[in-house]
Amino acid sequence: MTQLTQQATWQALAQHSKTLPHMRELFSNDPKRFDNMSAKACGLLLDYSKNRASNETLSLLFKLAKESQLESKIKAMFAGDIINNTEQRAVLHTALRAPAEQVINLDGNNIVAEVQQTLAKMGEFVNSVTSGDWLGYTGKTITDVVSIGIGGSFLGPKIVSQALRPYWTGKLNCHFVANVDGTSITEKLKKLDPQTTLFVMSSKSFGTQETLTNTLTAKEWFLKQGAAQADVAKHFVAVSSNVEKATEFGIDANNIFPMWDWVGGRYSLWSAIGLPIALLIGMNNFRELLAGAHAMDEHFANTPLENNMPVIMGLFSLWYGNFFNAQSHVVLTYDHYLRGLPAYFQQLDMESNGKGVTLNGTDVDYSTGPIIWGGEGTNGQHAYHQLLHQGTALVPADFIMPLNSHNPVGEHHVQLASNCFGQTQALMQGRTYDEALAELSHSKLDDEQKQLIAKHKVMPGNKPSNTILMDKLTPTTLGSLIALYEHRTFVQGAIWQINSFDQWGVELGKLLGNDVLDRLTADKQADELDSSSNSLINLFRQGKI
Ligand SMILES: O=P(O)(O)OC[C@H]1O[C@H](O)[C@H](O)[C@@H](O)[C@@H]1O
Repeated sequence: MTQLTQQATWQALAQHSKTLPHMRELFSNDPKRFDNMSAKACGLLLDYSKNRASNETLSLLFKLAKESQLESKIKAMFAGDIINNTEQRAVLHTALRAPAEQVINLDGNNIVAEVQQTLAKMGEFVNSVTSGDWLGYTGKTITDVVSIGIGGSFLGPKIVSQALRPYWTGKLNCHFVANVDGTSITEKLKKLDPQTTLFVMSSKSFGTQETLTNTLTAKEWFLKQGAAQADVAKHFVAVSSNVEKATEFGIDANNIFPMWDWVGGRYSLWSAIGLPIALLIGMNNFRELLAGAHAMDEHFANTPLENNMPVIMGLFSLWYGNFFNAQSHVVLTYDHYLRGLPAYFQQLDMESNGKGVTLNGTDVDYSTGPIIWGGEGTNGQHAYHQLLHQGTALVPADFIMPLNSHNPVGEHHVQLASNCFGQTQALMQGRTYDEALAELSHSKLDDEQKQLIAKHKVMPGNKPSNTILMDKLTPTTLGSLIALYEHRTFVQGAIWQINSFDQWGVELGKLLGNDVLDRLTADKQADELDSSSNSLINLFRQGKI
């Protein structure tokens, strides 16, 4: 057993998990349960009362967090300690949204000053493009931006741009290309005019196959349409921590926006990787997004664990994963603009906490990061919610909804809200056999049939959920919401004693992919691997099955 599972508090939690009454009972025993189990910070309200938890549960979970030195681990992250031990890096995405006057020294440099310089450069660029000062090679203003990147250099900018659609200035359109599948870029380019299109190539490492290939294809397309090599500088900019490689690739040095190795890919939307967002919503709104995230940083760093929203959410997720065998967690956004968030949180959490050894290399003997999935309400209610209500797997859920819609048409929003709240209620209370039978009392079925149908209509309930509300979806509330999930991820990783900031599994995919590429292009033998891989490679070379 690892030290964690040997701890008395861990074992007390395991014991305690078997003794909790149904949530129905917890609610009827405490009419103030909502007041006692909800928190407000940074424009967000977290209702965590619909969780399998009594006061004793909470105090054991907070005890576990304290014994895991969570408070000092939080301080270490904010201070820039090398907490990413396998890559020997600090983890300072929080510095990207720190106020200009703050000082965070790393290797003798105040990195906040560097961040502010880059934000200023972004601001100038955004103004120049949206004001029409920045012209394409034939003197036309830019109308379309194509953002090329993958992983953290794609999903953050895409999901945040989608979420903040009501804040677009209307000066530009943006298109996102990530996949190396040629269809993705071909379909995008079909609709674009090279004279009015700007490409933003985002790659922290400037070494990612998909992004390099897509950028080369974009450049070839641009040159084939009549532009000259000298025109590339007016249509291609890059965001990268590898300025040298970006310059070698042919990007004008003035058009390179820096980022840093102390920012993990999945935590990078706050850096110049967020340039496509800033181009769409303007720099003031982008700064509001940063301010929202910073407010959550302050809350996370300075609030006692008992009222700390990321801590509470992180502990509950761990509670279900480690003590109730929950293997997945669903994020349900009741807002069309937020429909991409589940995918974003999936990347954030699964790339961070999908780990099997502790910081010192010991195999874990407990579950770590769950499978994160989800979608947009109410759509999911007509599909996978069935499993949430009556399936055998326990799936804790987060419901996220703004109280006011950007599109208050007719009865839509009140209906949306009724569904959101109705689902959390149904999951919590379920339906007993007697209730189901009573509902059938007026039907024409005979008693035997009624009993059979009633059995199928039973819902055990006691299914946990959090509800997160905000007044309205704004750049600020969105910033706080995303930072809330970033820190929730941190909390779990800290207690599990894993490194949430490396991604060796993803790196393996890159390596193997390159080896197979050599074999597919016939530079290497295709008979040295396992029989399945050899055959697949040979079939691809033949081009038919
Ligand atoms: O920004 P890049 O260096 O091109 O990396 C793009 C992505 O590559 C890998 O998949 C990493 O695991 C991601 O975290 C990263 O965001």
